[in-house]
Amino acid sequence: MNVDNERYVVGVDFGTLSGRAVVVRVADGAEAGSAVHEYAHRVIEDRLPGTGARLGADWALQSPQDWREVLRNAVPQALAVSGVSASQVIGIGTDFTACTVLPATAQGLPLCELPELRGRPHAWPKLWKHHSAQPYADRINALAERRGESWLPRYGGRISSEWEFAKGLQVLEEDPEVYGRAERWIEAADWIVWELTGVESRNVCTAGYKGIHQDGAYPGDDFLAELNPAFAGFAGKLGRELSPLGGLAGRLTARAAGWTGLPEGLAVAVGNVDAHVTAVAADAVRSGQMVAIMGTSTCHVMPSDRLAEVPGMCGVVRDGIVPGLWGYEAGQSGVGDIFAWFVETSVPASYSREAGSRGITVHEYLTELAAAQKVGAHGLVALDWHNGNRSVLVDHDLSGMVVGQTLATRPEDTYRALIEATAFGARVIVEAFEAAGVPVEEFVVAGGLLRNRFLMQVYADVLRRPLSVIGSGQGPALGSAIHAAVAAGAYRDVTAAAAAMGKRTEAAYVPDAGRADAYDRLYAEYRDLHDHFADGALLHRLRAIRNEGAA
Ligand SMILES: Nc1ncnc2c1ncn2[C@@H]1O[C@H](COP(=O)(O)OP(=O)(O)O)[C@@H](O)[C@H]1O
Ligand SMILES: O=C(CO)[C@@H](O)[C@@H](O)COP(=O)(O)O
Repeated sequence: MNVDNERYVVGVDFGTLSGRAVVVRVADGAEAGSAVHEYAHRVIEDRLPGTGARLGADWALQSPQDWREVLRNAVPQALAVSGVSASQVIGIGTDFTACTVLPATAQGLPLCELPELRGRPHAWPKLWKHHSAQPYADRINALAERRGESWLPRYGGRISSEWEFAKGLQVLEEDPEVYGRAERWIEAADWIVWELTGVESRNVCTAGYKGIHQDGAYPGDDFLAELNPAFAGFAGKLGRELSPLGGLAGRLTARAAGWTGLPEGLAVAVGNVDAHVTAVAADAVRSGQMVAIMGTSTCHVMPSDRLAEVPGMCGVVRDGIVPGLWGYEAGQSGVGDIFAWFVETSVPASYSREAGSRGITVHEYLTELAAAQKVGAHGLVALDWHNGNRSVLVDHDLSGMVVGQTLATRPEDTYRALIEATAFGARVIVEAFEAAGVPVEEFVVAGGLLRNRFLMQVYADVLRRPLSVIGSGQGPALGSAIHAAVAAGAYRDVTAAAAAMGKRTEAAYVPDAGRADAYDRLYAEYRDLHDHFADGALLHRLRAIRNEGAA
């Protein structure tokens, strides 16, 4: 085919630290070019930009301007690298971390961009891993349980502090003026689409998982008023009309065309979540295909034809991954982040020097040393709760630990134990689904941690099942591009587009029976430790002492 006649779509993935754009051929999903733009403010955790106001413990904010800069930089760069001309592009799609949520005016202006509110922490977007809303989530959960709210089992019995209602209640009670000024409480996933199209839309995915929208409704005003009378009406700040995934949200405005270098009037897909679009990129949209997107954190998403209540799952939402099926989500709040923490805080200079002199990263060096060990030889078992627990305990005030250390314990031992702990955490999730009668037929891995082959093998051994792997290093961005192709009318629906444009290799890693047996023993210890600390009694006390010390 003549390349000039080919049609392309652009997918943009807004991650935790950066945004990536990829230019993708509509016919087969071939990636013609991509570019990354790092956020200037990265994650705002200590002080507000500009004013320097101090943030509290477990705060995590982002800057909307950083997101616009992705549109202005990564999109035109990806286009330039691809050699594709703007006139060949028929659509753009986006995905975001979630629940990353912001207060805005009725025109979509983020409150933190109003000069008089710039210095108010609650006027800024709260990143998914802003965990200081935990007390508010606790209150929502306790009241929902007491009242027997019908939506609670759809979230495995507890909603997360990461979500829209917990973060919204936090704003109301900690800064009522900002709350009052917020005419909209909007996921960044929808806000960016508003920036592109000039039209407000709300996607069914974030509304369902993060916004507690079930069976056509948000939690009622009587429930919200019981939390705080002023919280009644909160749902009025959210969108009532929801748009389906793969739908057309609107057309690219002249302003956004100027930023991106793409044609005005281009089809813009409905917003979506990084994890959920990745299932499409891996062409894993059939019932029982669980996709683990493994990066700083891990999200597990799985379409299924059956509805069940899985304890501790993040949620089950009709049409939440792909129209026509129930979409399940579970997750681990810390995975790569835990390895990064270890590398940054716990490795002697001699290791960094050795890695540096060999031209490899400290992660790679530690992995090489750890991989040479036999299963269990380090004598350790760890709990992967350094960033709390999103499934199955749903408690972000839990914390991590490594048990079994002696004076002989080496950094590679601990690094390996941390990798194994995250694999055990994944096994707890898979077992929870199967025990609830939702079969996991295939385990598909996507995300940055695919680069670590040893880690993948640990997961195959611990899970005692083959791992399929996505055929793209740009899973979310490719998934967004696929949604763009559907929004532009190139495919009948998301499933057809995924079949043509998505990629994965089945059984890329297979378990070794001997290692799997050895891991069963360690997993039993992990379960013991997990269940012992699950009620949070000791870990919550430690957190309270820490918070008092930090105040
Ligand atoms: N060789 C490695 N082995 C294990 N983890 C790694 C390795 N290299 C980087 N990481 C971790 O991978 C994470 C980044 O994953 P990535 O998917 O690129 O990011 P994101 O989740 O933001 O999309 C970081 O948390 C980092 O600690
Ligand atoms: O929670 C979700 C999706 O529901 C993710 O957006 C969140 O964990 C962030 O993922 P990343 O670590 O940026 O891949």
